[in-house]
Amino acid sequence: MSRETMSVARVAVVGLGGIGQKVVEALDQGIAGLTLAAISVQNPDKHAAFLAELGKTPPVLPIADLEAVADIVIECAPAPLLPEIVRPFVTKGKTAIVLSVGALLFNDDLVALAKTHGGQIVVPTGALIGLDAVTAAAEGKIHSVKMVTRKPVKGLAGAPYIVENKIDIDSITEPLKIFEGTAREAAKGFPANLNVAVALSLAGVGPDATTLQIWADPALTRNVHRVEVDADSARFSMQIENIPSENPKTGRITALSVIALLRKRGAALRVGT
Ligand SMILES: NC(=O)C1=CN([C@@H]2O[C@H](COP(=O)(O)OP(=O)(O)OC[C@H]3O[C@@H](n4cnc5c(N)ncnc54)[C@H](O)[C@@H]3O)[C@@H](O)[C@H]2O)C=CC1
Ligand SMILES: O=C([O-])CC(=O)C(=O)O
Repeated sequence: MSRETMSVARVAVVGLGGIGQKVVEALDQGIAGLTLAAISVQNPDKHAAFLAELGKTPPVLPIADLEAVADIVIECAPAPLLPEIVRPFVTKGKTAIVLSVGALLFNDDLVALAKTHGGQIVVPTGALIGLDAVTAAAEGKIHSVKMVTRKPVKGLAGAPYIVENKIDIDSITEPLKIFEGTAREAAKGFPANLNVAVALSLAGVGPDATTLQIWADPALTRNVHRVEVDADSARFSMQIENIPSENPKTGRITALSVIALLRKRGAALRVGT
């Protein structure tokens, strides 16, 4: 089948927050080979004005009804919803694009289900950088992957680790290291703040061997992620300084990463792994 005659894939989006709104707008404006089939939201009234502005308002459906009308689902929702969004799609051999990456670690069955049924779970680079290089290095031997994240206080507020350990970040006046551990531990303690560490770990040496420090820094306005990789093919370090979106926990570039991924799917020239 030529690219021109390729059938159009139907996309469903769950969650209209910082990421979902931008992705829906891009789909509404047009991405080759894709059509926006439906969305799922928690409170339709809250999004009535946004939906009315779209060129073509998609149907708003419960999560459980999306698989019947779509080939691809994009999860841009709170992490606990991940399994109910992804499971129906991968069980039917379809694709789930996942933003709440940390939740994959607590729902091992999903990747197994995708494997059994020919589905696919896709993790975009999201708020991070360089997952192409990390996956390439992982074809050889990676000796270590270390990440240091620095965030403004409001980008970390409310994380379970901070609440459980009664860390008073609101009154800090200088940078404070609030966590040091593995990507798996971070996914548990910071489910809405450290998906990037889990994405990095899945690209490289896994969630138990990827180490992470998290700093709260009252002087920062951006979410800063620095990664150091040492492998038998290369040694590299990379840093991204994300401008927060309307959601202070989420960098603006995250939605753009999803949109770029969607565009690559149907592109005649595809750059990057
Ligand atoms: N992989 C990555 O690089 C990144 C991942 N994330 C993660 O992506 C996810 C989405 O992030 P944001 O858009 O910034 O979050 P957000 O909080 O701005 O938006 C989530 C939306 O989901 C909606 N929602 C809640 N319950 C729902 C339900 N039952 N059905 C449908 N929608 C529901 C909320 O009302 C909200 O509008 C979060 O889990 C976040 O931690 C965020 C940044 C980077
Ligand atoms: O940096 C960001 O924008 C968001 C982030 O760390 C994450 O969700 O993992």
